[in-house]
Amino acid sequence: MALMPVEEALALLLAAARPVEAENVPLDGAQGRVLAAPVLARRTTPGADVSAMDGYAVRAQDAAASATLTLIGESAAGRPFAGRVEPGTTVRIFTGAVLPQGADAIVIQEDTTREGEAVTVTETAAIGRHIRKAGGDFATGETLLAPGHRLRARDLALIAAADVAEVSVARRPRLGLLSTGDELVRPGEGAGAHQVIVSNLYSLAALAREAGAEVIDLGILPDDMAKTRAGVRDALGAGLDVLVTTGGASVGDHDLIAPALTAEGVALAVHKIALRPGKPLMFGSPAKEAARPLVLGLPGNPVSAHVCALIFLVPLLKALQGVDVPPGLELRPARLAGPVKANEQRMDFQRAEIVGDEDGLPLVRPLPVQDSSMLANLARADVLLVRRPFAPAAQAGEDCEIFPLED
Ligand SMILES: Nc1nc2c(c(=O)[nH]1)N[C@H]1C(S)=C(S)[C@@H](COP(=O)(O)OP(=O)(O)OC[C@H]3O[C@@H](n4cnc5c(N)ncnc54)[C@H](O)[C@@H]3O)O[C@H]1N2
Ligand code: MOO
Repeated sequence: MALMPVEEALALLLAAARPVEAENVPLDGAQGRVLAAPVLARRTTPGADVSAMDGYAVRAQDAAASATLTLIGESAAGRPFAGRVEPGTTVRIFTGAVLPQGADAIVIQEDTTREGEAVTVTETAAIGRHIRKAGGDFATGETLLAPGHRLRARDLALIAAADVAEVSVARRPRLGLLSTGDELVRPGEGAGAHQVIVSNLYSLAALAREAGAEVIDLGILPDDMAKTRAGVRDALGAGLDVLVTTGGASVGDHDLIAPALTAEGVALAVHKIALRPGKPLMFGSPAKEAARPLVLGLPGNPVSAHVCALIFLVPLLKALQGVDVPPGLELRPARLAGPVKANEQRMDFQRAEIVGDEDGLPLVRPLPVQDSSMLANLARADVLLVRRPFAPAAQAGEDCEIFPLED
């Protein structure tokens, strides 16, 4: 059976991602949020010409090596000198302090000697030296950051320096996580050998939060059609932007998610794709309202769920917040450290180690076991080695492509 290519599924998903509305947040709650409006500087910085060093403010023409100047005052950060540097005089100055009128250079204190009020210059001054010009960083009204930008630690300093206390950002997408399967129990609850711990909940919630979502744990549904339908119905009515289900996505007798979603009015635009791991992936939206929540059905196998979340959920959450997400997969170049077999129709994302580098490219070796239920080697992997559909066998030293496990 021909399966939908990964990039086609991704394009359908991103096309459905209309951005959420904006809200204002104070700067100390803005980390990781995505700007919904540009940030404009509300002040010019520095606000005046200031010294970049501790030393003496001078008129360069008076301050050749061995000239002696008379000290007439001090300019410290926050406490400017009120007077003027007249010929033959100097003002003690500190880093960040306003340059006094009349001065046009700074001589650093290491290049002077001082006896009382007499300051002798030992290195000739140069006009403009060690002076930060007013507006050298940015000026009032300047656009500092554009909409769609995700705020990093350094952006917060810039915004604060621009005297902006509050920013307009995309509301956090509300994401509900619905786990399914009779076998699932939570960690610490004394799972028997026949049971499985609901590990996906933790990796998916973490990935979603890292991508800016507010995550709601909607619990674990049993493998029962009526209960699955009821759980899905409640989730669809819970005011979510995105509903993520895990498990029950395949074709077994207990795989109820696709029929339950369809019965509850979700139109599945994607169901089964050419991806390993992650073939049973589903994507859809409620047929009636045609809007929210977007529904992403992930396979139950933990590695499949994680890989699908990296490929689909993270870009979807970014797009919902107005980030300009690239239309396709962002693969990076690498080199093979050993031979790999020919691939079949599914794009293959193999857990791999980086074992060195060659010509500036990481040297990558797939881990020997690729079973999509195995989490220990997902934690051990450095990257995912990507094999395109029908890629021929390749040898050590050949170019390859990788997909990051972290941003
Ligand atoms: N005859 C076929 N069988 C299977 C196919 C197929 O095409 N034909 N596809 C296989 C592929 S590929 C995958 S992936 C799995 C996915 O199946 P489901 O999405 O239906 O997942 P489940 O059967 O519910 O669970 C699979 C596995 O994962 C465990 N699980 C489920 N939920 C969680 C969770 N939240 N955290 C941790 N582990 C979870 C579950 O206990 C099972 O062990 O189907 C193949 N079969
Ligand atoms: O595609 Mo499944 O996701 O092989 O494990």
